[in-house]
Amino acid sequence: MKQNCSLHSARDTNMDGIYDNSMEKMEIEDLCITPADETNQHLPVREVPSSSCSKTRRSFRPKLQATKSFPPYSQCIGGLGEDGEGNNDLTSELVSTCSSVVPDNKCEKSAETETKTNQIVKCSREAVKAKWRSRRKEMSWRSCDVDTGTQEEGRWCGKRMESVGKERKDEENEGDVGKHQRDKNSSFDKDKDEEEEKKTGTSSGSTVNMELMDTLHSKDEDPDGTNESSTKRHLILSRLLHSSSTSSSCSSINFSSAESDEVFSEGEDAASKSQNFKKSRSWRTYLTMMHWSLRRQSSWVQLAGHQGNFQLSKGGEVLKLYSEGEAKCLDSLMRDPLRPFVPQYHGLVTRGDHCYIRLEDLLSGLRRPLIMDCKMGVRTYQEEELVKASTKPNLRSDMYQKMVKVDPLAPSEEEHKRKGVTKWRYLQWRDTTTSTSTLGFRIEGLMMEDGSVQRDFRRIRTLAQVTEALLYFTRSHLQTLEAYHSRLLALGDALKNSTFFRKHEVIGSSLLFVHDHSKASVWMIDFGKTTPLPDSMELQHNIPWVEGSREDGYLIGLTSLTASLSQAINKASGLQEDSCVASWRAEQIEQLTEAKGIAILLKQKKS
Ligand SMILES: Nc1ncnc2c1ncn2[C@@H]1O[C@H](COP(=O)(O)OP(=O)(O)OP(=O)(O)O)[C@@H](O)[C@H]1O
Ligand SMILES: O=P(O)(O)O[C@@H]1[C@H](O)[C@H](O)[C@@H](OP(=O)(O)O)[C@H](OP(=O)(O)O)[C@H]1O
Repeated sequence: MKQNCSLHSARDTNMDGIYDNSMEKMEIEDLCITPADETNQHLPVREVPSSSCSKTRRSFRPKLQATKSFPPYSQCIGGLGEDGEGNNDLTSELVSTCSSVVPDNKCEKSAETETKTNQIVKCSREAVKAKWRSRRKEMSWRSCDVDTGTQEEGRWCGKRMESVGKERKDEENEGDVGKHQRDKNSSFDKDKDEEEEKKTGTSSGSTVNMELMDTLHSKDEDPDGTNESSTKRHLILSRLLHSSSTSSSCSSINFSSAESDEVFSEGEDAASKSQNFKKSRSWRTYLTMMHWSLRRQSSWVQLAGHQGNFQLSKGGEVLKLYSEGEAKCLDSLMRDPLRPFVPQYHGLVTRGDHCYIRLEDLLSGLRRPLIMDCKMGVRTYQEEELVKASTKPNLRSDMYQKMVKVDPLAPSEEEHKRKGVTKWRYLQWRDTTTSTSTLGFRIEGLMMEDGSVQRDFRRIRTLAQVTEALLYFTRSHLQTLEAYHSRLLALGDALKNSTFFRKHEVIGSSLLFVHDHSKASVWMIDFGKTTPLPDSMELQHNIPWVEGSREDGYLIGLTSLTASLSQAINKASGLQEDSCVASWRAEQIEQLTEAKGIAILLKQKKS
């Protein structure tokens, strides 16, 4: 044994967290714990009710002004929730309503047509609204009645989304090269994507001028500014999200297609074409290889927490710097009803001079994932910090600096004089200036599908603001929101049955929300400050903390998050309803105008 993993917490050690390609060097010497049951991984969760309108999704794509770039969502999420059947039903129903009201010969008199158009639009809008209302009712009923048995088994929600992913792929294969090559950061496409590229011979790295693509697609998506309300909404959010949005560490790659344009320019003879084709193929292969290797290096992202705490590993695992407390928690959790909500724990490993906890990589298998880290509980400091602060205060100048940077008036006169604050004071200030102490959780950071990361959510204090953030994070996608909601309800049930939860004070732990075009899930992570209670003690987790009670308010946070997701679901379905009506209306007007045109032509022909 190279290092005694249980001797000390190595958390303070600074490490470079850069991905080490030479995995062979890794010394797997201390597999202290048997690997977790693999069969528990990636089980699909029940299908969530579908209620989206594909057209609406295409036309409704909220934009956030403050962030640097957001690729069109249609391919990532817009196709999600495939509700083809339902929507077709709806559309065909409306079209048949329309055709029954509008006889074939009615277009001869334009004034009459206009009146009829208005009538149809009005009556059909009512029909659509009624339909949506009943759907929404059905949905909310269904989300309350979650099949927790299935949920507990399942680790991912939204199996239904996969078929749409397939649909999307078909669309891409039909020749829209641009769509295929949108991945600006190229960080998250994994083997699936690569295989796809190999098959089609198109590197997602080539022909990428993302900014142009973004512009084009954003025009596509909202040609006449019909998304005004959502834009406004997200402008509000962007104001909430302080200006410090930082770009992710993921590399971004821009490849030009110039070489292929040259190769296949007109007027070339077949021989030179074939020669050039060979050249271009080797060039393309080189680019693709480079692209893949870059992508592999940046396929994992650490959204929050201490820098240098993590290392990438192979086989869908991440390595987190060892701490005895966390390892013990994870060990217990593998035998607790909470297991399906925690990354699989595969024991310990020594790498170099350090010991690591081997964890399931929760991003593994996701394409361009969106991630959100919510730190749970009404406080993020342990009671011992408070005791330390009053008995042997250790002033932290780094924390004082962080505090002053945000609010120069926050430190007391004394703290200003000493240019230092205790850790407890700093953490408590963070808790009271964010939603932690009021809502029982705070958003620590989120990453969108283009790799852009936002970490400053200190202005988010109310439930309504959290709801806006959730709508932004999920792009108001109903099925994703519903999947998250169901998962939280299932987590709530598991927590009720968990001995681990009853017997531990859970501080500074996070819920990690991850989704892509086909899957969504929420996971409990970070048990570094989770401590077991004395034998006789149990916590309720849903009452305010008073010194000595050790209550953490974890369930207060879970309740707030669940409520906020419900609000977001209501808003998203309302938006879809309105947007669906609008797009149907536009379509009907277009059809009638076309019919009117044909009638005029016929009339002219006759005369
Ligand atoms: N198993 C995992 N799979 C994928 N990503 C993970 C996993 N565990 C952690 N992460 C990523 O790393 C980030 C930090 O994780 P974690 O909170 O465990 O670290 P930490 O250094 O202990 O944090 P803190 O400083 O808040 O105590 C998370 O926000 C998430 O982005
Ligand atoms: O997010 P911020 O504002 O940067 O503040 C950090 C955050 O609260 C961490 O949770 C905390 O680590 P622990 O959870 O381990 O206490 C860290 O303390 P540290 O500097 O002592 O590590 C703080 O600096």
